[in-house]
Amino acid sequence: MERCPAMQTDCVNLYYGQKQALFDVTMPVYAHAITALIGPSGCGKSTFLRTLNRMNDYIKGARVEGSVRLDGEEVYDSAVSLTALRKKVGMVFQQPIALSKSVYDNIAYGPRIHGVRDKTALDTIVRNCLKLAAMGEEVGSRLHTAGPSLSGGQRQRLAIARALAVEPDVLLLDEPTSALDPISTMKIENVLLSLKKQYTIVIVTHNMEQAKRISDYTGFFLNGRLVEFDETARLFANPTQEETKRYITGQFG
Ligand SMILES: Nc1ncnc2c1ncn2[C@@H]1O[C@H](COP(=O)(O)OP(=O)(O)OP(=O)(O)O)[C@@H](O)[C@H]1O
Repeated sequence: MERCPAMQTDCVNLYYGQKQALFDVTMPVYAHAITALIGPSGCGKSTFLRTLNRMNDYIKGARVEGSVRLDGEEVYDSAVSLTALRKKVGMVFQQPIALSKSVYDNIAYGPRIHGVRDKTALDTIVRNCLKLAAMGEEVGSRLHTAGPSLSGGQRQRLAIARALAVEPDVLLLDEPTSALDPISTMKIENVLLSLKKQYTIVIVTHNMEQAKRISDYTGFFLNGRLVEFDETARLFANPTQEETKRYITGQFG
C-alpha cells in the first residue's frame, strides 16, 4: 500500500524537565487512514500524540527536539501560529467533556472564534458536523439542549463534532472511548471509520482489539521509543520485534 504521509516526525525527543519521555521517534502519519498508538501505561503514547499539534507547549518544562512536519511544513517553526496549527490538527480528549453551552454553541464555538458570524453558515456547519459524528438523528431536533446533559457517549461524539467544525485535516484522539460502554464505543469507532475518507486520524488506545478493528497502521511504543510501526494487520499477525510480540500476546502491559 503506497500512501502519502500527512504528517511526519523525525528523531523526536521530548523532555519533561530532566526526564526524557520520547526518544528519537520517527514515524509517518498517513493521510486518510487511521493510525493507532499502542503500548503499556507510561510508554509515551499521549506525549507523542501531543507533539503533533504542540499541546505539550502548555506543559511547563516540556521541551521538544527533532522535526514534526504537517504537509511538509515544520510544526515547531517559531513562525507557526498555534491557532492555525490547532485548526488544522484538532484534538479529542479522554474525558467526554462538553462546554457548558448548548449542543449548537458547542459546535459553533470554534467557527465563531475563527470569524464565522453568518447564522446560515453556522447552521450548516452545526448540522453537517452532527451528521459526521452520527448525532443528527439523536440530537438534531434538540440543538439547544445543554451539551453537558448528554450521555457520556453523546458528549464524546459532540466533542468530535466540535473538533470537526473548524475543518481540520488531522484529528488526534487520546483514548476517546476508555470511559465509555461497549455500545457507545462502537458508535465512536463507526464514526471514526466513516471519517477517514475525509480526515487523517491518530488514536491513542489501550485497547488492542480496538486498534485491530479500526486502524490501518499501528505504532507500538515502549519506554518512550517507537519499537515498531507497520500496517495494523501485519503488526499484529507478524510483528518483527520480540517486544511487540510479547506485548500483543499479553505477556506484559
Ligand atoms: N506533564 C508531565 N510532566 C512530567 N512527566 C510527565 C508528564 N506527562 C507525562 N509524563 C511522563 O512521561 C511519560 C510518558 O507519559 P504518557 O502519559 O505520554 O504515557 P502514555 O503511554 O500515554 O500513558 P497512559 O497510557 O498511562 O496514558 C511517563 O513517564 C509520564 O509519567
